[in-house]
Amino acid sequence: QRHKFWETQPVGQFKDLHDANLPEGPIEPPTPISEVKQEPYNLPNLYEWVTCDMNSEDTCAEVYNLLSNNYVEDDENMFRFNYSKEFLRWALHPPGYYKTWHIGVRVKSSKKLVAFITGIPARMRVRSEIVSMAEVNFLCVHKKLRSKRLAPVMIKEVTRRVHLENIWQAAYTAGVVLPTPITSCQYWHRSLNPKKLIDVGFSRLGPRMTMSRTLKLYKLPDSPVTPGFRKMELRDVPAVTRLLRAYLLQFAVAPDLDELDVEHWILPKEDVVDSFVVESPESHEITDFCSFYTLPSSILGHPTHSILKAAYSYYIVATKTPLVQLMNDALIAAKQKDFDVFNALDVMHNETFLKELKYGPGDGKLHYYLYNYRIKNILRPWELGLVLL
Ligand SMILES: COc1cccc(CC(=N)NC(=O)c2cccnc2OC2CCNCC2)c1
Repeated sequence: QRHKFWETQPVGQFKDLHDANLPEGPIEPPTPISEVKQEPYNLPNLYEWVTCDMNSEDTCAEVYNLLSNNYVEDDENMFRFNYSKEFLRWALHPPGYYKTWHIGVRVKSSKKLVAFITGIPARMRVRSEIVSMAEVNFLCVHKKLRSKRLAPVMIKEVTRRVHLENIWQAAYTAGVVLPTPITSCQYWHRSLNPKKLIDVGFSRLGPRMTMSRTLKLYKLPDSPVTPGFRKMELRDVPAVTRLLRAYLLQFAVAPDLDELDVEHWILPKEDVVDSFVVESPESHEITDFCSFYTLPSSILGHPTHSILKAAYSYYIVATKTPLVQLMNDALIAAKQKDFDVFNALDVMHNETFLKELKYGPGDGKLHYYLYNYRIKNILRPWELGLVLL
């Protein structure tokens, strides 16, 4: 009875895992747009589809409130992702986005928003193939409507609307194992404000550790140490794009980003995404860059703390500065901005700095998936060059 829905979908199936004859690539061919279902899937009677215009302050606030109260929680239900409105607008309005892929479900009578799912277009490289995909994210069903089998119909509806734009593949992540991960990543946390993290139960005092010893262990310099380390600016976009494109070529799955994409995804946006470059003091060449995004979590039911300020490692390219030193400067910059914790997945070259920079392993995994695209062998996390929001 497990995966009743996913066994009907064009995704790698567990039973096919060892079938070496199955070729890498699309599982099902595209169909003519005229043969794609033209009308939305049926919802249970009380509900209706709505396209969410995230530029509308009211709609964006409704989406924010739905996610803030009903989106993903950690395994112990102590924290819940609390994406901000400006973050959601950033995440959903990349170059070439489709408003019709921002899909809500309302109660017909009250017009209350009770479910949400989104897609954004992304050019992806899978080994040597450039594939147009949708990145599907923010699937959320109100806590009171769970196990009404709403999620499968929302996934089918976003798939239908993606097909109508002649796109046949997708990428998504989940904290649960579904048919079939292309890779499974371990997440890691680096304490920046250990006292608060221990107060709220995110971390525990280590064995034979006192609080003052713990504060000293995670203490960082007051400012970055790399000469030429500075905030990224618009004029850096061409150089950062060159660095990032060259770096991502080594990974089996990675986004194929051009300058417009880099301008959208990497340029600093307050309280959304931070990025820094290293400009060589002699040559003024941009030799490295690092970036992290801002994703706070609500702290559920704590008397004095309500928000956990978390930074999430995004894209990092070190060509001259040692990666560990560049990442340490990112930690220092995040501490300066009052983040409590810096999170990272063991993707790309991240596992080379995690232990040295005093990251601790998280208590779960993040699984990556492709829709309608088979890859022959599961990837190791360091073969993955893709970070989803
Ligand atoms: C600390 O507050 C949390 C609130 C909800 C869930 C989790 C645990 C968790 N599931 N973490 C991750 O998925 C995660 C851990 C490290 C890096 N990125 C991550 O997820 C990103 C990427 C996928 N979409 C959510 C944000 C933690």
